[in-house]
Amino acid sequence: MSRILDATTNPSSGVAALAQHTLQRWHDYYELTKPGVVALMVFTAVVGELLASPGAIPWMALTVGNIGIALAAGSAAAINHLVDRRIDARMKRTRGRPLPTGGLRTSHASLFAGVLGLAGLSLLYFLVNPLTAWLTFGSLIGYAFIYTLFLKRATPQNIVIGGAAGAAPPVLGWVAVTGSIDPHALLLFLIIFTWTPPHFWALAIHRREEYASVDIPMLPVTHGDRFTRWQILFYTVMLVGVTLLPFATGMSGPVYLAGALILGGRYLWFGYALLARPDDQSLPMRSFGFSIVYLMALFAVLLVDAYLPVVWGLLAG
Ligand code: HEM
Ligand SMILES: CC(C)=CCC/C(C)=C/CC/C(C)=C/COP(=O)(O)OP(=O)(O)O
Repeated sequence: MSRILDATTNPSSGVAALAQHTLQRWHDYYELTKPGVVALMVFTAVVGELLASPGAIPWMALTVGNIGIALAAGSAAAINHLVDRRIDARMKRTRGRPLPTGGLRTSHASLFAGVLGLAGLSLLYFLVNPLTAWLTFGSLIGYAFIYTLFLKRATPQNIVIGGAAGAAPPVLGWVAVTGSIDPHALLLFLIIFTWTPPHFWALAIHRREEYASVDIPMLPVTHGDRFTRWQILFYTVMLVGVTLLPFATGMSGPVYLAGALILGGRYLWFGYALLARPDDQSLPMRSFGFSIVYLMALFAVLLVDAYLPVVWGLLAG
């Protein structure tokens, strides 16, 4: 009320308030797309694209392909916000999101998700190739509907199965370049698929009470803290094994192997420490934070390993 009075007596403050309101709405729409998560996904897609085409730069996949993948993933994230808005409103971590706060209306968020999804899939279908569009559509449905609407509420294996959608981007990137599914791309899928449980369960341990309070059967809620820590270690050991496959199959070289072993060693330490130090309250979220650094660095090392010979070649003239 005071803002309205202020605006009528002082027009310049009215303009400032309007500008601030508009900026806040833009920010709310941006938040709806889970930009941090989508950024890392697009990075894994970029790595898939560059590994699919050593030597030549796949411009179409790198530009239009990634815009399409990002728009579709952002749409899936917005649908996740819509479906989850009631439980999000009841959890401390998520109650400040644009739908629970009333910053955005559900009708506007639905329209936004629809436009984003349609734009992303159309770009992929018409300008990249139909297979990339169909696989991206499958990932969107997998995360936004199969995971969010059904699995998340049904089983503690929710994120293990649902992780397949989030693991898809390097395959999408690869297919955007070649038009077909390469076994090497499936190795990249397998890495993210195996990484997802230790990534998420570390956070779920920290947020166990919140998930319990809204009846979401995350593993620490249904099987307890200690069992979840064992599962994290189990998946981390599998992850380190899986990350050796690019070297074992000749897809990547010794630079990658060294990087994968160093990063894997550190991640294994977190897995061990989570079991050895159950009373350390900060450890689960530190492990969660490291999981993100780990995946980013692992994919960066894949790229460095593949492109070092090209760079050496250029330098050597
Ligand atoms: C079913 C699979 C997954 C689940 C359940 C999951 C869960 C989560 C949760 C709950 C957060 C915290 C979000 C927040 O509080 O804002 C998060 C953050 C994050 N996740 Fe995942 N995640 C999954 C897959 C992935 C994948 C596949 C990637 C990337 C390839 C990824 C990358 C990230 C990043 C970068 C963040 C930090 C985002 C930020 O701080 O803005 N996640 N994840
Ligand atoms: C087309 C394509 C590549 C789709 C990928 C979809 C996508 C954005 C997956 C993200 C995975 C993720 C952040 C799950 C957390 O959801 P949650 O509901 O368990 O977590 P929350 O409580 O933080 O919302």
